[in-house]
Amino acid sequence: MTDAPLLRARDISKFYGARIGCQNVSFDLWPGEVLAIVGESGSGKTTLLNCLATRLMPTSGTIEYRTRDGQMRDLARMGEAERRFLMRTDWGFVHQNPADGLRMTVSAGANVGERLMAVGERHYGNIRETAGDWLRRVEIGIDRIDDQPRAFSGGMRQRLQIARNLVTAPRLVFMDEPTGGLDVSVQARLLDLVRGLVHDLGLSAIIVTHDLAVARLLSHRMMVMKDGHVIEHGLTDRVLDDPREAYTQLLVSSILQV
Ligand SMILES: Nc1ncnc2c1ncn2[C@@H]1O[C@H](COP(=O)(O)OP(=O)(O)OP(=O)(O)O)[C@@H](O)[C@H]1O
Repeated sequence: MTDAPLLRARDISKFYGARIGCQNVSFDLWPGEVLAIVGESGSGKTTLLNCLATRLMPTSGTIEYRTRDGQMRDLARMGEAERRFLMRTDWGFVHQNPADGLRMTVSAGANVGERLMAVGERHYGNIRETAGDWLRRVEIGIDRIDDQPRAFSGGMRQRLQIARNLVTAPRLVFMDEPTGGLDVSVQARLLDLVRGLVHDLGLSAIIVTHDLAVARLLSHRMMVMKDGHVIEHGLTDRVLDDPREAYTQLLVSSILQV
């Protein structure tokens, strides 16, 4: 099974009118692999992520995904209903701002339980128990299960968003600056948690970050973007310890300097 990629992107381009969002991006993502997309603001990271997750329609290029039955499927040719089902079950999407990925006015338990109901779980007791287990896994006290996320801190909201995404045992999770809006000590704890979950669940993930320390900690491989293009791509440690492109060298030296 693992000799076939989970996701295959070929020549993905997205233009906003005449402006380049991203151009000619190709890569394979393997099962259990974490890929970081890094680059400065405006380099095209979010555009690429949204194209991959079918939240944006690329101008050209193909994205294929290996569904659970083992077939490589062209996402553009998949019916809307099937794609939505995939997004609700086999994929997760963690937004930088948890409010974009949570329902702020329903309880924490319901935020997690809802995703289970989307995959057909109907038994209230089971849903509540599984939701409670997931709250524990993301270090939210069970006594908060009936509270709404608007009463949570930023870090708790982000952990709840992660639980909501992972409860259906997805195979692929997209993350857009998952630690972006949090302060440093909260970020460190969240990164630890994400790293543990990704490892324990054998998840594949594509993580957009402008923070090379996040890429170092979470990813196996990374792609460096500049002006919509991938200018360097390789194993994370290799790219960070021995960057080949002048631009990556600059990025690494400016950020990793103490
Ligand atoms: N909806 C849009 N309409 C027009 N241009 C856009 C749109 N979204 C992004 N762009 C442009 O596409 C390019 C890539 O933007 P994108 O948001 O993908 O970069 P990014 O690397 O994710 O930046 P950031 O880290 O600031 O989010 C930029 O030039 C941006 O101005």
